[in-house]
Amino acid sequence: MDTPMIVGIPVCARTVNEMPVHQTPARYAEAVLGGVEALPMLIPPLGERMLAALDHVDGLLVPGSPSNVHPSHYDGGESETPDLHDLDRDHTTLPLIRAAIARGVPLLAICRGIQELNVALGGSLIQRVHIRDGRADHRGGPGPLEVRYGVKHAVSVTGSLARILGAGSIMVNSIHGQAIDRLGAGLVVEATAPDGTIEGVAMPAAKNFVLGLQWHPEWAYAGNPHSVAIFRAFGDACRRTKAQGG
Ligand SMILES: N[C@@H](CCC(=O)NCCCC(=O)O)C(=O)O
Repeated sequence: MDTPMIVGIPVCARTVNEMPVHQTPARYAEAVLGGVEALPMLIPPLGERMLAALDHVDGLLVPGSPSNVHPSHYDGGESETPDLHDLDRDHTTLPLIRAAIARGVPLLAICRGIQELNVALGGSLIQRVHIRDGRADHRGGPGPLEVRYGVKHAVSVTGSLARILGAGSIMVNSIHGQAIDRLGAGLVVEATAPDGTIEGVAMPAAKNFVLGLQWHPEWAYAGNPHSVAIFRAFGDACRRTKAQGG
């Protein structure tokens, strides 16, 4: 019997009722199982020792999080969101992303994930998009989950992402306060919001699939043909990688 394809998902370190926990929203693993058609493997935020997980996965999905990459990782000065950091996750995901790209492990990076991808490659972040002149407020706002994760604005799309989506513009949700500022080495912009905020990046010279998205395709993915196409394209890259022996 064939062994199943496995996609690693690095998760967050939180403290809940004084107890340290490792967690991520359930819908990332659900999208890996249903949309990528791979077994999800959660990777705890325990630092560089987690690089060994790459020996056991056919792809890596870096999920979103309310926490922000610490600006010390990109010469960003003082943190403008000092209560919202997760250094354990930073110290795990940044080396994991660099190693995945170097080894040709397919990579899909969502929301905090695209920001980590950019920082891992030497890029920087805008710490509060909503206070920058000319930029919109990209935070989800109040209300029930369906409203917060509901469609908010268009993105114009080019390159490999336009080919995956079969469209030059799509509507997306938006739940982030930070965004890419200086682009990391080797990344190209493939999706942009009307206010100029970078919403999607790819890495054309990478050995394998590298895609970062500032929005959340995993939210109710099965009912959105564009999200289905994104997970299928990532899954196809993982399948090819597995067939070639990693
Ligand atoms: N904290 C960063 C990244 C935003 C992000 O990943 N949001 C997702 C929230 C949790 C989830 O639903 O996965 C920022 O504010 O830019």
